[in-house]
Amino acid sequence: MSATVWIIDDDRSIRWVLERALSRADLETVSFESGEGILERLEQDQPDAVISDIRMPGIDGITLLRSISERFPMVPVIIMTAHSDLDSAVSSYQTGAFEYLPKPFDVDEALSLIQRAIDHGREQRSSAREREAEHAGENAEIIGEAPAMQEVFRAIGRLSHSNITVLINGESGTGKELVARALHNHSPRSGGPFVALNMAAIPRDLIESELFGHEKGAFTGANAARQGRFEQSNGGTLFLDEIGDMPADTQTRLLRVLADGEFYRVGGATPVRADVRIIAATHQNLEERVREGSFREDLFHRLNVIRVHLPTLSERREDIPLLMRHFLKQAALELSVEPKILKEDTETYLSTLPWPGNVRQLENVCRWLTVMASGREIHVNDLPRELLEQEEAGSTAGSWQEQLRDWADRALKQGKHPILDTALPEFERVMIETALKHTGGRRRDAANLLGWGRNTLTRKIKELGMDEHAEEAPQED
Ligand SMILES: Nc1ncnc2c1ncn2[C@@H]1O[C@H](COP(=O)(O)OP(=O)(O)OP(=O)(O)O)[C@@H](O)[C@H]1O
Repeated sequence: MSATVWIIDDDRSIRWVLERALSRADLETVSFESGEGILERLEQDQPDAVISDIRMPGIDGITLLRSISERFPMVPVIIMTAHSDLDSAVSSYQTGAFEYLPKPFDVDEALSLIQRAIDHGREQRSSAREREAEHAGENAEIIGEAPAMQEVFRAIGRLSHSNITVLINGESGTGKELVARALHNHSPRSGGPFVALNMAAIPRDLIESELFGHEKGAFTGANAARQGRFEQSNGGTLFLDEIGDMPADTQTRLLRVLADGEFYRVGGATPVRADVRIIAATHQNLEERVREGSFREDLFHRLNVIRVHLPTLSERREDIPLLMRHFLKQAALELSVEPKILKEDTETYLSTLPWPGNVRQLENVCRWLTVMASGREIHVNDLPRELLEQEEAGSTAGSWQEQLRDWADRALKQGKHPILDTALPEFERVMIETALKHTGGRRRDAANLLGWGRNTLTRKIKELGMDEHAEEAPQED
């Protein structure tokens, strides 16, 4: 590809010499008698290099150079002058000139200098493009250097030529939807739609019509026919999140659809065909659900063709600093502010926390810090209280067993018995409240943290009379 050089000199003979030499070297030239209007032209079009005189009527070469290197740093500028004094050489370098060329010059020397400037500019532009591409990738891609994440990336790579069903396993907030999107984007169906549906987020009696659509008048409120998510994802991917929460009758229907490739809208009589790739995800242990009888075994096998497991954030602590930098940068962009920087001990402290809400929790903390931290640098003291308390809890004087012993001692001395009747419910209440705090009120996840089934937790909450506060907690997502 031919390069273009702009020549700026008030001396016609110099312009002529350079034009001839450059065109013999197959370079395009555009000549100017002065620096006037050059910046405006650069807005529209940029040459591969500029070679400019210093002393000219109107705007001088150094002033021009300064503006070019500020506003168009990718355009290399060579400065030439007949007055080859040290001052102008120094100031041209300081102002950002690529090279300094004293007049009179040897034409070949000038040519090779221009050639080098062109190559240098091209290199700079291409590495800037690479950096941009990397950055763009970062936004859409999944961050992770931990071995368990490398495993996930390898799976995405290996699956990129197939439309096979995938089951993603991982706790809430570990990035299941992000991975599902990546699987879709790197698949032969990337041109088709990606449709996500969370089983836990829709009321049970609406799941079927949400999935398969309905005909007009199929039920009260169905005022018009409506496409379901299956039809919407025709030619693309349907992401079924929290598949473990799918009601039994919907499981049966889904199984039939996967076998036949066709289905009926709710209240419909004509079969609808849809070519859909399924990616399912769950935080539950589906094998266990199958053993319990709450998940169909045949559907499980149909979905469990390829399994991708996402680690919890605490299983890949080495990624925490990377993720935090990424989220701080992202939050700063969203809020149009300068990105905050974590002090080293803040970063170390944050890397040791348990992060029960995984990457989502980390992302929210970074947003919070971007808004709330007063300075540019984030100190440990700037962290939200609940994150600081996690460490303090470990360092309070006396273990909880010792404190409990004291409490039991005091209660018995005061004649308060049977003491277990008071202590056991209190113990459970504290455990439940804390687990719920860790999951932002999500009971299913809290049950996991406690080591209970969800039903047990619901029963305990009722028994302990904690239900009246539950209304304020965020709904399951
Ligand atoms: N590895 C990662 N790199 C960058 N961002 C991530 C990564 N993992 C998760 N995130 C971000 O964290 C948030 C939560 O991720 P996502 O919604 O995919 O989790 P999930 O496992 O599907 O959660 P849930 O099961 O609760 O729906 C999203 O904003 C996502 O972009």
